[in-house]
Amino acid sequence: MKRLTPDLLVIGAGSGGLSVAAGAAQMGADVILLEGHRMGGDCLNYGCVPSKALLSAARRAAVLRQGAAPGTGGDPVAEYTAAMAHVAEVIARIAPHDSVERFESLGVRVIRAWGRFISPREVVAGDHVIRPRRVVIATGAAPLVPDIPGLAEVPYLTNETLFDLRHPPEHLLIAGGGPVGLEMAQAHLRLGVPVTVIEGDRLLGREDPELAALLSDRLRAEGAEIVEAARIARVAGTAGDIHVETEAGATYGGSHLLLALGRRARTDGLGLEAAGITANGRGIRTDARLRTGNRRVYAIGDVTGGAQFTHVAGYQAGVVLRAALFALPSRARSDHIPRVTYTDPEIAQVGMTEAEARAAHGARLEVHRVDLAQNDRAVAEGLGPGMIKLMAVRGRPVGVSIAGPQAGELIGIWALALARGMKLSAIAGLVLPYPTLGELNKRVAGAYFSARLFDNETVKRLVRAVQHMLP
Ligand SMILES: Cc1cc2nc3c(=O)[nH]c(=O)nc-3n(C[C@H](O)[C@H](O)[C@H](O)COP(=O)(O)OP(=O)(O)OC[C@H]3O[C@@H](n4cnc5c(N)ncnc54)[C@H](O)[C@@H]3O)c2cc1C
Ligand SMILES: NC(=O)c1ccc[n+]([C@@H]2O[C@H](COP(=O)([O-])OP(=O)(O)OC[C@H]3O[C@@H](n4cnc5c(N)ncnc54)[C@H](O)[C@@H]3O)[C@@H](O)[C@H]2O)c1
Repeated sequence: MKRLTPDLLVIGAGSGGLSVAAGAAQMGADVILLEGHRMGGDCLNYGCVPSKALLSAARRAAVLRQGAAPGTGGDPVAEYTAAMAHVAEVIARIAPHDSVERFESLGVRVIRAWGRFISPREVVAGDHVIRPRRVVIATGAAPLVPDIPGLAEVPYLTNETLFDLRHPPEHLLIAGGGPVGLEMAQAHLRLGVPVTVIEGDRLLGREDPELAALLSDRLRAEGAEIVEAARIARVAGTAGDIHVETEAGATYGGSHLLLALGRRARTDGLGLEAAGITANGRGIRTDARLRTGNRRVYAIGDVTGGAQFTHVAGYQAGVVLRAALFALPSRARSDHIPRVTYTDPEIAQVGMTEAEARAAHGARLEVHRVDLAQNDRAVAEGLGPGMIKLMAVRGRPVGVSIAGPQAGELIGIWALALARGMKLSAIAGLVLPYPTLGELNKRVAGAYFSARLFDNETVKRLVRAVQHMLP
C-alpha cells in the first residue's frame, strides 16, 4: 500500500468534486481526486448534458416534421438513433474538460478508484492509503429505486441507462412527474414515442401550480397521457410488455418503464461510520458551513440531499474552498439559488414561490404578473404561452417564477437581484434593448411601481401644481 498525505482529498469527480479540485490545485494546494467510475459524474454522463442534448435533438426533429408534407416526415427509428448519437457526441465533446488529462495538467493527482474511510483521518482507494489534512465528499446521488412490489422482477430504465437506447421504445411509461420525468417525456414525445407519465402527487410539485399547469397543458397537447395523484402500487410484466398499477387500481401499459422517482445519496461503501460521519435518509448531514460531524470532512452536492443541481454543487465547492484553503468561515445560502426545468415551456424559479412567500410574509406580500403575450418580441416570434410572476415585499423581490421560452436565461437577473438584496427600482430602471424577452423582467418590476405612480392622488396633485407654476 502506498501512503499519501495531500492537503486535500476530494472523493468524487462530478460537478462538485471537479470544481473543488480545480480551484484548490490552481490556488496552490496539494490535491488528490478519487473517481471510481466516470470522470464528470452524473451531469456529464447521465444528467444535465445528455438530457439537454436529447431535448435539443427532439425539438429539431419535431420542427422538421411539422414543416414536412404529410407522409414525408423522417423515419422515426432513424430519428431516434440519430438523436441518441447526438447525445453521445455532445458528451464526447464536453468530456475533455472533465478528463484526467485536464485535471492532471492543473496539478491534481487523479486516482481512478473508489474511496472508503477506514478511520476518521484515513481513506483507502485502490492500493493507496490517503491521510489528508481535509476531505471533501462529493459522491453525488443515484436514481431512487423504491421498494414497489414487482419492480425488482421487471426490466426498467433509469437516467443511467436511458441514453444507451438506440431504438425508440414503442410506448414509454414514465414513473414520476418531476424534472427528470418531464424533460424525458417531452424529448420522447417529440421523437414520436407515445408517452404516459404516472405521478403520485402533481407534476413538478415544487413549482408554482399555475406555471406547472402551462407545462402539463403543453405536454398533453403534444400527445402525452398524464396521470396525476396516482401513486404506483405494483409493477408487472416482461421486456416489451410492462404494466404499472396505481393505488386506485388503474393499470397503464407500455413497452419500457423509466424510473424518475427521485434520487438516493451515494453513501454506500464510503465507510462513513469509520469516519464518525452521520447520514440520514436524505444524505450526509452538514452544517451551514458544509461540515460533516467530522471536523476535517466537508460534504457538497447531491450527496447532502439538498437542492440537487450542478450549479449548487459548484457554489458549495466555492464555500468549501474558502474554508479548507484559507480557513475563512463561510456559510452556504440557499435563498438565491435558481432552478430551471428545460422543457418547452421552460419553468424557472428563484427565491420563494407565491405560496411560500404568502406563508412567510402574509399581507405584506405583493404579487405582480405579466403575461408573455404582453411582450412584443414574443408576439413577433409567435412564442407562448408563458408568464412571469414577481413576489415582492417592501420594494424588494423575494421570489420570481417564470414559464416560457428562455425562462432559464430570464431568471439570471433575478438571481443577481436576490443574491445582492437589490431593490426593484434597479430592475425597473434598466434600459433594455427593444424588442427583447428580457423586457418582461423590467415590465414586471415596473408593475410594482405603476400602481403607486399612476393611481396616486398625491402624485396627480403634485403634477397639477407643478404644471400651474411652469411658464
Ligand atoms: C436526468 C438528469 C438531468 C439533470 N439535469 C440537470 C440540469 O439541467 N441542471 C442542473 O443543474 N442539474 C441537473 N441535474 C442534476 C445534476 O446532475 C446533479 O445535481 C450534479 O451532477 C451533482 O453533482 P455532484 O458532484 O454532487 O455528484 P455527481 O455528478 O453525481 O458526481 C459524483 C461522482 O462521485 C463518484 N463516486 C461516488 N462514490 C465514490 C467513491 N466512494 N469513491 C470515488 N468516487 C465516487 C461517482 O462515480 C460520480 O462520478 C440532472 C440530473 C439528472 C439525473
Ligand atoms: N433541469 C434540471 O435542473 C434538472 C433536471 C432533472 C433533474 N434534476 C435534479 O434531479 C432531481 C431528481 O429529479 P426527479 O425528477 O427524479 O425527482 P423528483 O423528486 O423531483 O420527482 C420525483 C416525482 O416522483 C413522484 N413519485 C414518487 N414516488 C412515486 C410513486 N410511488 N408513484 C408515483 N409517483 C411517485 C414524486 O411525487 C415526484 O413528483 C431533481 O430534484 C433535480 O434536483 C434537475
